[in-house]
Amino acid sequence: MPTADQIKALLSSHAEGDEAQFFAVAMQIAAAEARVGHGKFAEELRALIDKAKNRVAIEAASPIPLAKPRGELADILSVSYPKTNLSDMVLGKPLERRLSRVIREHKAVRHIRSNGLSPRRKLLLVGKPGTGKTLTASALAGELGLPLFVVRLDGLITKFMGETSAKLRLIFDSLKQTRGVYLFDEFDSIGSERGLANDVGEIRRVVNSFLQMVEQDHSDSLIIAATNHIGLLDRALFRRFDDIIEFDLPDEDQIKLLLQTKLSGFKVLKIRWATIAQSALGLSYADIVRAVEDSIKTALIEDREAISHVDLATCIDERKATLVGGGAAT
Ligand SMILES: Nc1ncnc2c1ncn2[C@@H]1O[C@H](COP(=O)(O)OP(=O)(O)OP(=O)(O)O)[C@@H](O)[C@H]1O
Repeated sequence: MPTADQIKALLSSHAEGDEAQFFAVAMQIAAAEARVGHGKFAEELRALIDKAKNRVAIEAASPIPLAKPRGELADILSVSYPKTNLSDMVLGKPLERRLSRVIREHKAVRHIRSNGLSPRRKLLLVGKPGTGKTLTASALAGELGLPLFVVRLDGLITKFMGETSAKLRLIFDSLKQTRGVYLFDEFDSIGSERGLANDVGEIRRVVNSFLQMVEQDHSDSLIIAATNHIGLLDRALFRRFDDIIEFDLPDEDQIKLLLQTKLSGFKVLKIRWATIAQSALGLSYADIVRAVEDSIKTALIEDREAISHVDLATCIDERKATLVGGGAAT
């Protein structure tokens, strides 16, 4: 018979989701049974362990079933399977730490849940256009191997005026059924009255439904709301999020790293990185990526092998010229 310590070790490894330890203890029990002459019982145990190990191996190896929104959901949810990682992004240390924390909590979801806690799963991302909010949702999905579902709230509201709450319910049902990262982009379109001046009562109902559904949601999916206009959001929405994460325009070091990363596959000629990084201050990540792409195209059009300082500086200046009112150009 297994000892009390073995039973304890078995249960605690199960509670911690430590499969390797669970199987190791189970094998020890089988070996002990064989030693005391219970050969048949030991064989049965080993067969059961092999069967369980196979199941775990199959689950780990199988990709997430391709989830494709159907029917009404297809109009409001789009799905992708991003391969992006956090390391593909240029991030300041504090932001990187916060996002890594979310990933680590989700990777340990079973362990965290078995201790009566819940991982951070409701995030509000706030920042100017082109500062990486959407990319972050992709990176979280990519890191966790989950599908990314993008909810177009502005489309949802204008298209289904009067039935928006029912559509939201469909999304929250999907959230329970299919674990994924659900991005509510342009979230201010439900959190504010902007663009809906004709029907303030309806938007109030939508906000209330969202508040209720988000509060009642205990699924393992990640809910990410992104907005460029935090000032427009209903204050009651803030409390529903586990984390509010701000995205800023890149500083000089981040610009330099972004430029160098984006140009890493190309030949460059005497680029004075610090000078260019300084001149690009005020641009968003998206603006800078576009300026880099423009500079590559310039060199290609002119049939030159290398991208010069002037190519890049000119494209950065052009982007800066499109800045409206001192904000990011995107
Ligand atoms: N931190 C980053 N590191 C590297 N590239 C970035 C970063 N942030 C943004 N980018 C680049 O800018 C593009 C646009 O970023 P993204 O769509 O995530 O911005 P956003 O904040 O969601 O903008 P919007 O509010 O307009 O939707 C990305 O596809 C990527 O090329």
